[in-house]
Amino acid sequence: MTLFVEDTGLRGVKAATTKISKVDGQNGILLYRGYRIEELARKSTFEETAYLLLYGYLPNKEQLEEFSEAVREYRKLPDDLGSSLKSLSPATDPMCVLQSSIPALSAHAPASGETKECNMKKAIHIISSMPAIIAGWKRIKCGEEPLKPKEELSTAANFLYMFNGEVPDDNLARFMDIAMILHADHTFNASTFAARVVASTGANMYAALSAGVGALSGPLHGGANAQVMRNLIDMNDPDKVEEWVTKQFERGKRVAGIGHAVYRTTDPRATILQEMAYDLLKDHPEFQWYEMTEKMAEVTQKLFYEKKGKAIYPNVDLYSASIYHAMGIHHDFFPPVFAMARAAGWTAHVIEEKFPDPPVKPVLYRPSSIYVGEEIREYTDISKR
Ligand SMILES: CC(=O)SCCNC(=O)CCNC(=O)[C@H](O)C(C)(C)COP(=O)(O)OP(=O)(O)OC[C@H]1O[C@@H](n2cnc3c(N)ncnc32)[C@H](O)[C@@H]1OP(=O)(O)O
Ligand SMILES: O=C([O-])CC(=O)C(=O)O
Repeated sequence: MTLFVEDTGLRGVKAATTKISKVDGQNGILLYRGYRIEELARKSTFEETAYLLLYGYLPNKEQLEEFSEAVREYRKLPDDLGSSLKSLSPATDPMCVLQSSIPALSAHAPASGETKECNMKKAIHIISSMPAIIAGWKRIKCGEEPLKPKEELSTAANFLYMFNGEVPDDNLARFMDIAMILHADHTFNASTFAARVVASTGANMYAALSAGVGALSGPLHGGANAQVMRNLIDMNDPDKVEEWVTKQFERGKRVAGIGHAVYRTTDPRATILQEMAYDLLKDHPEFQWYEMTEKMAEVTQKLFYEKKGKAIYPNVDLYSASIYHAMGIHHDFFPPVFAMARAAGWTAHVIEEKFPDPPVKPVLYRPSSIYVGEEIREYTDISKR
């Protein structure tokens, strides 16, 4: 059978240029605006990283303070959105809630135009509001009132506070902050591409971000972190991991948290998250989740090599699962937590799509298809079918 570009999920097709991030899949290198992810994880904060992605350079002290102040402005769940969330069934999937809430946020947009400046304001509005929607929905679905944000807390610490109802200690807050830096951008992944396609039609930032959330929700993309936790809970015993993974392979199923469309070596974010997961869980009563994660990766790599004669590696979604679980976050909320960090990258990409530098004529994404369906057929009246 001939393999068309369409059959390979556009792997290797260069869709557009970007200055925002770079993935070197052969060598396991990830750069945001030229800065190594390892260095940003060690030295930066989510707010600073979001600024870097949006503006292209690291802010000075005043610029960072001004940006952080702007991000603090929209941390409260708007009353009308809170009321509409209260009308939903508590069973509604948090990613569906998030996806549908973003267009509703546009009613509170801080700017109405389509200039770059207006889009920057909308970007900050969305980055700031998403944690409030996620935490608000978590509390509403549990029959509780959404909490008001705390001024003095960082985005990461404030999210954990609004989600769990307790101010996290500095250690936990920093873990969440680093996780958010690591998830903030990753070039033309499926969700960012979806957001850019929507932006390329001239649609607004809220429409593009909603598409990004929808694309991220799938288990092959950002939904994999929740699937990792579901799998660990399903095994529930380090001694059952080998048998469980073997069965997955026998059934031809993929093991969530492993494999990547671009990396042909370790995902650098997985290396950082692996260390974080160990540090967070080593003295935790639920250390078993870390142990099982390690075993699951080891057995998957072994079986994959036996079957295909090549290596496969953990991705960003593998170790984040036990980290978020240890933070008191239910796995249904793992993909939204990923999304609230990725909002920084999505908004930066939407702005880049709308305002390329140097300016070029706007281009609508519109690939061709290879039609393999029926050619012209005679229409048969319904009474004769
Ligand atoms: C934030 C993120 O989006 S990171 C990715 C999150 N997703 C997951 O963790 C889900 C599990 N992983 C996967 O499904 C895949 O690795 C993907 C979708 C991420 C990338 O898939 P691909 O681009 O197809 O990877 P690749 O070309 O390397 O796959 C080659 C082969 O490996 C197999 N494979 C890939 N990942 C896995 C896995 N996790 N478990 C078992 N087999 C796998 C594929 O089935 C394919 O087999 P085939 O040749 O017999 O059809
Ligand atoms: O780049 C990809 O295909 C998926 C990924 O790792 C991400 O979006 O973080």
